[in-house]
Amino acid sequence: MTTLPVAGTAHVRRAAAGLLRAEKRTVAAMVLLNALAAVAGLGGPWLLGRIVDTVAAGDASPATVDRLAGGILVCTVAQIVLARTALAVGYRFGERTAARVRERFLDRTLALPAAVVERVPAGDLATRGTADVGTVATTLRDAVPEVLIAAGQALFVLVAVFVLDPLLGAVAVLCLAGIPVATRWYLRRARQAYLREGAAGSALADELASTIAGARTVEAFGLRERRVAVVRDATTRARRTRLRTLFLRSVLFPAVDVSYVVPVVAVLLIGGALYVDGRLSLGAVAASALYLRQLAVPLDAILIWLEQLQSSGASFARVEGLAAIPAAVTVPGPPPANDRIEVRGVRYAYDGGRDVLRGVDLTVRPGERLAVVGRSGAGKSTLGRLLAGVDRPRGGTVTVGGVPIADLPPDLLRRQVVLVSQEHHVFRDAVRDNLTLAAPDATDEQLRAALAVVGADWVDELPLGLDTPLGGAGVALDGARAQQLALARVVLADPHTVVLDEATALLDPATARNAERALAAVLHDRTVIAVAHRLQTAHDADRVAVLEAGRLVELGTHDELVAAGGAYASLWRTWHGQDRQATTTGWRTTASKR
Ligand SMILES: Nc1ncnc2c1ncn2[C@@H]1O[C@H](COP(=O)(O)OP(=O)(O)OP(=O)(O)O)[C@@H](O)[C@H]1O
Repeated sequence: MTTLPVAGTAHVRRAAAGLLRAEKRTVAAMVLLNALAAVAGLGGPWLLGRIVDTVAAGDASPATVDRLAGGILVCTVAQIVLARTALAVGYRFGERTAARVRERFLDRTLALPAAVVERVPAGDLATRGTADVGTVATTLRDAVPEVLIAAGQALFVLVAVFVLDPLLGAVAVLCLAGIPVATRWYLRRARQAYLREGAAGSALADELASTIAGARTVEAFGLRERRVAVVRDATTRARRTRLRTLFLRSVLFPAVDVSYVVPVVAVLLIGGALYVDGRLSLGAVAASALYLRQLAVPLDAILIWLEQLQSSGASFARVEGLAAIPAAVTVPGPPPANDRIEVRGVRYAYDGGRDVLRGVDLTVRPGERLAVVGRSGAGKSTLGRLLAGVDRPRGGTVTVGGVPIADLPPDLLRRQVVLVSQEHHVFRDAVRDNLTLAAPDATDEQLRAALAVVGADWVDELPLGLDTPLGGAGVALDGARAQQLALARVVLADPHTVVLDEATALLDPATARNAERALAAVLHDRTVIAVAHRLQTAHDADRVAVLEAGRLVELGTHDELVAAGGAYASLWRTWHGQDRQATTTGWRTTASKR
């Protein structure tokens, strides 16, 4: 199974800068309001210092003290109002940017090639789209504005101490050195630790999802203990990674708490000595100490959010990881010239492994019934997916009317070839929406006609007819009905070629007979390529293609191949002995060529 990539630090930085650039004006307003709030915040301690100096000098009148105290009040109110406004602007920035991240993730997910979506762990993609996007959104909404504001305040406070007395400023900065040391230690370890925590969380979600999805199989094969052990291991790994990030935080926070107090003590001691020497006023010492006490508030805010920034940096790297996967590109070009499908020198390998198709050449004649047979693992389904444009060959070409099938845009592709397999997905949506996927402009009459072709009269009996919601809280469909919907979609898409791969394999025999009747109606007047698991299908076909270990070894009619006494004749003899009673194939009765 393929794993989804995680974006590197440089990519994450670029993506974050891009998000800020997209909201240039809001960010500028946030920085300006924030700077004004910080300047207003500096007024309080400075005015308090003035009161101390005035009182110490012995020339303080009550009116002077009142005026200075009033100034403190004005500064405080101004600071609160400006900071709140900056925060409100910041939240707006955060919400808009979070929406942008969500939309981009959704776009990228929808643009992923089907082959990638099928092969990546479902839990990983789901966790990135929910927990990771959620973490990034929370950070953008809360952390980014608050960290920007706190950083601005901290900077202004330090500058203010320097202005009061450069020596005290230097002492304060020196004493704060413990914070970057502790923070660096933390940051060096945090990214990896949070990435591991995220990956372990995804793995746990994946194990739980696959256990729930396979609950019947687990029950039938008595796999309960084994699944419990697998989930327990995944939980243990998730807990270990969580404990590691907790440990990192439990070192960082106490170290930083101590570092806040040291500059205040140092400034009081040194400032006191300078005052005694007559080189500094008492008010300047008091204001410096107050500023440094104030510093704890923004620094604390930064550190509290640092954890959030770290974990969301890791989440953002996982969200942005999708950018590294090339999107399913469709190249605009001329439409196919005709319905002829040509396979030339096709090679295919899963996830960089060995080739499972090794130079296949085949021409599908319009209107024919072609069966693809071979032993298990010969590459039949793989060839079927390439013929339907679901996967792209590693080498060689699969074309329809001269155009590579995998390059066709989805709306054009579904009018050429459609793959019908045993998986029939019903979307949590109305019946109508489930059908118009295949033909967005279809009228209700066309939808009803398509349903009639596949014998799905039950739709008329649903409470809201075509508007009835399906799945989730709506009406649940059994396998047979889900398949009828899928076949009605094929009728609506109206492709000239249908690739069948085990289309009725999961249905019980009685249902399968009905389904094959519906299938026969759908296949009428179309080219059919059937991945044949029962040789009766091959017997009824116009031609049979025999695959062996990824190569096309025989091609001809059933009679020709049986007479040739090769690979197909041997398969036929084996099957003839075992499974001769196998039933209809769905295309015998109604098939007619174009
Ligand atoms: N998603 C996948 N990832 C990796 N290998 C795969 C995948 N699907 C198929 N294969 C391998 O590719 C080879 C061809 O598989 P394919 O399903 O095309 O054969 P098949 O002839 O249809 O077999 P069967 O009749 O058992 O379905 C096999 O060796 C199979 O193990």
